[in-house]
Amino acid sequence: MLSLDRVSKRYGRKLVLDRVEHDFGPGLTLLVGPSGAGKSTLLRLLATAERPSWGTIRWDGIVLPKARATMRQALGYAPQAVDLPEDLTAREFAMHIAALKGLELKAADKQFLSITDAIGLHADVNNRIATFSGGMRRRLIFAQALLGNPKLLILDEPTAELDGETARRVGDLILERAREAIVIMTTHLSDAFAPKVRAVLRVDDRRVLPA
Ligand SMILES: Nc1ncnc2c1ncn2[C@@H]1O[C@H](COP(=O)(O)OP(=O)(O)OP(=O)(O)O)[C@@H](O)[C@H]1O
Repeated sequence: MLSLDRVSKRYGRKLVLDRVEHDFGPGLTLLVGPSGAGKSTLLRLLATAERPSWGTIRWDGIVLPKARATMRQALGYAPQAVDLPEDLTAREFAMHIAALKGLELKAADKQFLSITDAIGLHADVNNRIATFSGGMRRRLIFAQALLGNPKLLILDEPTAELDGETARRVGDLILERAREAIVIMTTHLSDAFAPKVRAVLRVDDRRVLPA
């Protein structure tokens, strides 16, 4: 369980999130809301990439930052924008992430090939990331997040820049993981996921409430 207790985030003088309360449990939770409302900010807080200005985040009842190491062990995170190592191949990058996560590399490589096969990236895994299009980069960021079957999966617009069929395949993998994991994501395709979700939260005017 991932719990937020009166979590607020401020950048300079701008309050982006104000006293957010929610318990995230297994299943798929969607974050919706207008552009600039704070969805990516909330995901960064949940992924321990940033700290709240006020309030408490708990992972299995233990507060951050004390729980950070355990939580990161359980985490797969696909941020919206990330600087990828252009000179590495996709597969080398994935193995680098797997090593950071402490995964057994042979099994992780096998899993990476299976994921990339499912999302149409298989033919490109041995190519340098520098040669990748926007949609290919997005699928690579998504694939690395799934390595090791994380108990907590945080996805920021995983279906952006993807064609309908590829987005559907990505969606299938997300729903499969959501059978046992806590999956929290933003997507412009929220209608397509809506029938299968645990909760839809609306981020608007600094607050986060059930949609
Ligand atoms: N590092 C930062 N420093 C200053 N302001 C920031 C920072 N990150 C985000 N913001 C501001 O916080 C607000 C929320 O941004 P955020 O990216 O979380 O919104 P969003 O709901 O994800 O938007 P979108 O749907 O367009 O991706 C925006 O006003 C943004 O300018």
